[in-house]
Amino acid sequence: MASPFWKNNRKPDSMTAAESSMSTNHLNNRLAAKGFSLNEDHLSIGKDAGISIHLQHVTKRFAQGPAVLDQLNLTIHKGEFAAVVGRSGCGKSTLLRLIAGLDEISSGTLLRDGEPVNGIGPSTRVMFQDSRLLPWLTVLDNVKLGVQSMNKNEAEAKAREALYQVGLEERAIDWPAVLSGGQKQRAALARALVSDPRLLLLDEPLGALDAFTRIEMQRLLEELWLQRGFTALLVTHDVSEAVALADRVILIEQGTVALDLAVTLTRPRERDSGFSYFENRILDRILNPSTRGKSTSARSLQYQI
Ligand SMILES: Nc1ncnc2c1ncn2[C@@H]1O[C@H](COP(=O)(O)OP(=O)(O)OP(=O)(O)O)[C@@H](O)[C@H]1O
Repeated sequence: MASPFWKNNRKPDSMTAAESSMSTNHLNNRLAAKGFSLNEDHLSIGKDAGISIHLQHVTKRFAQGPAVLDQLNLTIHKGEFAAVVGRSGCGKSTLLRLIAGLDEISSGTLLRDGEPVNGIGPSTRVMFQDSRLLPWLTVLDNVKLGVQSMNKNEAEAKAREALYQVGLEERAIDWPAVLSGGQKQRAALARALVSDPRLLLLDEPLGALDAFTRIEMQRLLEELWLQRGFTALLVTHDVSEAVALADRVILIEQGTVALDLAVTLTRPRERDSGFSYFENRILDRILNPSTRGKSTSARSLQYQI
């Protein structure tokens, strides 16, 4: 069974040139396994494609109530696909919003590529459960919003290429209202990726889709991640989705990381006994929360399965 390449080869934040080249080769090998062309002129794989995320003793407290995140430590490596799971209300979206720079930490250290987070920045894009397409713009013009700083012709070409990559090139001049839920999320994905972000934050982006469309979108996300090499962080309620996509599944409980599990399965993932092993291990941990001496009253009562 193959290990994720960074498990053995990657030194986050301090890669030598040889290590970087090794990681690019591993990425190429993974693409070859998927049947992708390895012509790098056509692929935006680079040794710096993704960025790292580092949280040390991060606490987030809103005006009232206990800390939602409490002294949380977590490192996500460049180019990694990580998934965050946990019971409703455990702080998954809060964590994502902090990393996105949409909200501020109360205390601790939060770094993106070694730099303190200060707003969303050009290298980070977020995708939510609802597409957030502007209804008065065509699909193409919505995608162009992701590359507003480019000149008109370049932006048009980039947006059309992004639509092609998500399989929506023929819907470019349609209004969002006439797209299905899955098509809207494809358009949102194109808008998120059109600027070649180095970090893609995904907050339940497939949560409202039917089971079949959801699996199709999972495959699309995986392929685009393999092609582009960005870092991906997915918040999901669906443990099966986390195991299908992520190299690491991080369980948040009582404001901190309760489980950080490397999913050492080959890609594309088969729903076999190995898959079930990881699913069951995570589900078992969610359903049997730790009693690590923390108050079980206030915070636990917020949880609903
Ligand atoms: N802006 C805010 N002001 C006050 N409390 C907030 C705010 N945002 C989130 N919270 C609280 O923080 C806690 C965690 O919320 P969060 O949305 O991060 O959880 P979650 O794990 O993503 O939940 P779900 O799985 O249900 O989406 C909740 O108790 C929520 O009420």
